[in-house]
Amino acid sequence: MLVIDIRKTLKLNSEVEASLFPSGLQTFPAPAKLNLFLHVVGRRADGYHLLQTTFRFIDFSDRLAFTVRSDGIIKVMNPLSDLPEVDNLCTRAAKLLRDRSGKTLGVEIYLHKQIPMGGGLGGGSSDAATTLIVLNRLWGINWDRARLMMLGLELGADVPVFIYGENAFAEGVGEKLTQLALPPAWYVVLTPPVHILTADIFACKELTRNTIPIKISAFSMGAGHNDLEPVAARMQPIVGDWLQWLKQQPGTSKVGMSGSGACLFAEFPEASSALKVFERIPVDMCGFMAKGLAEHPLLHF
Ligand SMILES: C[C@](O)(CO)[C@H](O)COP(=O)(O)OP(=O)(O)OC[C@H]1O[C@@H](n2ccc(N)nc2=O)[C@H](O)[C@@H]1O
Ligand SMILES: Nc1ncnc2c1ncn2[C@@H]1O[C@H](COP(=O)(O)OP(=O)(O)OP(=O)(O)O)[C@@H](O)[C@H]1O
Repeated sequence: MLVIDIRKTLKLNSEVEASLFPSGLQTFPAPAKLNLFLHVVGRRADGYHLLQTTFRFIDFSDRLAFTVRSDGIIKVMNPLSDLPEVDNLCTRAAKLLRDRSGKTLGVEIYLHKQIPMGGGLGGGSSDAATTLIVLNRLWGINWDRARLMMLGLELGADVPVFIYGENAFAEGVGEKLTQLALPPAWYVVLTPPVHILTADIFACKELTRNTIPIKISAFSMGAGHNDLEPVAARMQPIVGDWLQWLKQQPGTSKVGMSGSGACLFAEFPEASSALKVFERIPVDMCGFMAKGLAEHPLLHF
């Protein structure tokens, strides 16, 4: 994992991480994603927006561990502050899988968050996907990925890609996925200390909803922007300011906002150029550096 452990990063050191889980318990990653571009190309009858986007997994993850219970009880052992346990996407994913599969087993879930919440990095969706992938095995359900993805879609539009497991070009609301082989890349991700609700940004009157659809090949040639970005910058000016800073940095092949924000990224083909920019982040900004993954770490679990 290429995250530099200094003042500005959100990375836990491994000793702290070990103390968060009961000893001997296997832990599982739930990586963050970046939307390398995001076009809003239409709207469904139910109000959901039709998108085109590219999902890239990065080596910056939450971690989870699970202990199966025989009594059917599902419990998050270290609940997130400000989030009722019933609303935690891990709890919701486990309950959905238990109820739909007809299993009567339960589970204790240990969750360590590292991915900023509500930042456009898909942390909650990734936690849900890792819960579904792992419990599918631990509870002996053994559904195939396609079936798990359909279940995941009920929890959120971003859940299916984390179960799919490949970097992907996505259409529909994010559930029509085409595998993409992306070149190695390193990212400086800035994490502005503001929250923008996904629902609020999609509800905004000024949002462009009719971007002309592109072909995958156009994205490979470098096309693509994020239609949600100007709306987010209007709601939270810090987004535009920090984006400007990233755009001024040398050596980057792409700069943008991920998902519904507010996290921002700059992509670099070389780790050394990313590191140079990471080290220049001013003291009043925060962020981390991570490597783009070739695939989800649980793809073959
Ligand atoms: C912006 C992205 O992060 C791009 O990857 C996703 O499309 C958002 O996915 P997500 O966080 O899983 O979002 P959801 O929990 O499914 O949706 C939250 C709310 O955002 C709005 N929403 C979401 C996705 C979408 N394609 N159109 C929408 O209009 C809906 O009002 C929905 O109630
Ligand atoms: N395990 C979880 N981790 C993070 N958020 C969770 C979790 N469970 C439920 N949530 C809720 O889901 C909301 C969105 O979380 P998440 O961190 O996935 O946002 P996001 O990165 O903006 O997502 P996206 O990119 O999919 O829009 C949070 O604000 C929180 O209320």
